[in-house]
Amino acid sequence: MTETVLQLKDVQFDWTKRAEFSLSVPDFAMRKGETVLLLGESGSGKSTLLSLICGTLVPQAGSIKVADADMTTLSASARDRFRAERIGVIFQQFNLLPFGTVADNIQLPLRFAPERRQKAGDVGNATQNLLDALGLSRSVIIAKASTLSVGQQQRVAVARALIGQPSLIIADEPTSALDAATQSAFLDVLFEQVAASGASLLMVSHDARLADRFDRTVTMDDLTKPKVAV
Ligand SMILES: Nc1ncnc2c1ncn2[C@@H]1O[C@H](COP(=O)(O)OP(=O)(O)OP(=O)(O)O)[C@@H](O)[C@H]1O
Repeated sequence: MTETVLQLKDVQFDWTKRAEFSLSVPDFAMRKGETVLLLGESGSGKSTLLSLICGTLVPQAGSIKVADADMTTLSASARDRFRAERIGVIFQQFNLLPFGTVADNIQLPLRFAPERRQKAGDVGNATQNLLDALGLSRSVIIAKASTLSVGQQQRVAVARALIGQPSLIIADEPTSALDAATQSAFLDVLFEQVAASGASLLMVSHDARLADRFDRTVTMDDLTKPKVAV
């Protein structure tokens, strides 16, 4: 049987003070190891949807299952712990701690996730293996994040999302600030590492040309279409 990593059912979300925007997702699922590109117009709710999946927002109705847990039934602190254990997040601006070293940044999620820490095994080795796999020199491990080039920061952000093999990697427009060549190199590394770890990848972009790299492309229009009764 195919393992489902993410399952949204009848999700309904409104920003309470913004009646003009509401998000409704009848049914969306991702399989283990699947890579999905999420496209949509600016303001269509892509980031809102990712925040719901990560559990930093909670819907007014519906269920959001990540691996074996329904995020909507967990307390706020249980959601935070669950996110740290099971989800690797890559932000648009990478969000590295500028005064932390590369090692501090890569190992950050493990501080809040004992099971993920255990999965990572020897944390020093896991960090070095990721640096090697991502083509970063080992000497960079003690550098402060603020001294890194943008290309190096991207790779550290990928390593931070992948350490300890979370089931789901969420990436919110991680290539929007990059030129075409850098973008392509970044995606090569990201896909290689996601495949090696067996994770599923949900990536938001404005760029439909990236579709060929993914198993499947969905648009916000598709996702929010009401179910047709049969
Ligand atoms: N913190 C917030 N409080 C209230 N409304 C918000 C908040 N964040 C986003 N919104 C509104 O929710 C709607 C969807 O925004 P969202 O950022 O999810 O769209 P998006 O598809 O990710 O857009 P973009 O591609 O421009 O990043 C917009 O109308 C936006 O103004």
